[in-house]
Amino acid sequence: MIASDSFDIQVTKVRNKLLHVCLERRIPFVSYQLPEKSELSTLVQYTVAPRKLKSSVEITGATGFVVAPFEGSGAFPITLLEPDFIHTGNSPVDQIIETLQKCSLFLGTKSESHPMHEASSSEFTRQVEAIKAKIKEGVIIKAVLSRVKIETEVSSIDTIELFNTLCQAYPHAFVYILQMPDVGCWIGASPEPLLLVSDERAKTTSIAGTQVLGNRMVSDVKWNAKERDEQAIVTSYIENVISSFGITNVEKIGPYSYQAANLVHLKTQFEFDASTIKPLLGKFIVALQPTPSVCGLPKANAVDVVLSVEKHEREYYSGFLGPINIEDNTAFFVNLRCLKVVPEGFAFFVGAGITEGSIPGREWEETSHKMMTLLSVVNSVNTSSKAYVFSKTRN
Ligand SMILES: C=C(O[C@H]1C=CC=C(C(=O)O)[C@@H]1O)C(=O)O
Repeated sequence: MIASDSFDIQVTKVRNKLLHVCLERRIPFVSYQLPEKSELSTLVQYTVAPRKLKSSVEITGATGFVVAPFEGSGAFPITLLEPDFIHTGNSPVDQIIETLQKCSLFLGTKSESHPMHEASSSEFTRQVEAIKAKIKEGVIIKAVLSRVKIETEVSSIDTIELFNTLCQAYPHAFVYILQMPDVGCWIGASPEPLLLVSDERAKTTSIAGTQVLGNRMVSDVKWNAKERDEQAIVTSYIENVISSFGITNVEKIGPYSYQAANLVHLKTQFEFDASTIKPLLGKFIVALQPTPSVCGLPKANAVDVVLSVEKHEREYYSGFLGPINIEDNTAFFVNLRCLKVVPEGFAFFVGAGITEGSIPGREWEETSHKMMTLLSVVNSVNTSSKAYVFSKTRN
C-alpha cells in the first residue's frame, strides 16, 4: 500500500465515524463531493434545525447548503442547512463526535415517509400518450415524465459505504448523502450542474438527450432529430433566462456528447461574467428552475401537466441542491440520479423527456438505464455486504 492510499483510508474512516453518529442521532448533515474534486466536505447542523425558506429567492447572500423540491409545495420545504461544524480532509473529529453523541435534539424527528406510487410499464405508456396528447393540443412542446421504483432488498447496505463507493465510481458527478428534518435521507450522483459561481465567472448547462454508451467511444455517438430537438428546447430556454437578466458576452459551447456513468447526454455549456447574477442569485435560480431538462416547456403548463399525469410526489427529485458560499463554493446541481431512503428500502427516482416523437417503450427503457447509474453501485455494495455477512456466519 502506498502512503497516499493509507492516508485516504484514514480520512474515510474518520469521516465515516462522523457520518454514522449523525445518522444514528438523526442530526442534520450533508456530505458531498464536487465534480473533479476528490476532497469531500461534510456540514453538520446540531444546535437548531435547518431553516425553511418560503422561496429560493431567499438564498441570495445565504451561507450553507440548500435543498429545494421540484415544486414549492408545503409538504417538501426548501431547506437551508447552516452548518455549526464543517469537516474537510483529515481535520480531527473526536471532540465533535463526543458533542454529537450527546445531542438528542433530533432523536424525536419523525421519519419523513410519504406514500409512494410505483408506475407499471403499462401505466407509464398511458402517461406518455397523455403527454403526447397535450403536445398535439399545443398546450406544451415537451414534458419530462418521471417514475419511482422501490428496491426492498437493501437492508444489509450501509448507506455511508454506498456513498463512499459512489464517490469513487463517479468522480465527474456531484455525489452527496444528506439527512434533514422533513427532507429525509437522500443519496445521489448528479451529472447536471444548475449553476456554478466562482469569483468572477458563472456557468450553467443544458443537458437533454440520452443514449446508453455501451462499448462505444463517446466521440462515436450519433444523435437523431428527436434527441437534438429535446436538447434544443432546453438550450433555448436557458438562453432566454440568461438574456432576460441582461447578461451579454455569453460563451456557449456545444451541444456535444457528454458521458454520465453508463449514459451519454447532449450538453451545451454557458459561461458568463458572474457580477450581474451574484446580487440576484435567488431570482436567477427561480427563473432557471425547473429547467425543461426535468420539467418541460412552456414551464407553467408543463408543471401542470407533470403534476396531473404523475401519480407520485417527486419530492426533492428534480429540484436542486448544493453549497452556497461554503469554502468559496457556490454550486447548485439538479437533483437527478438519486434515491431516497424509505422504510421499505430505497426509492429510486428517474425521468425522461417526452416530445411528439417519443415512443413509450423506449422512454421506459431510458428510465431503467438511468436507474442503473445508482442501482449498479447499490447492487455491488449489496453483494459485497451479503458476502461479508455470509463469511462472518460461516467463521
Ligand atoms: C430527468 C432525468 O434526466 C434528464 C437529464 C438528462 C437527460 C434527460 C433526457 O434525455 O430525458 C433528462 O432531461 C433523470 O435522470 O431523471
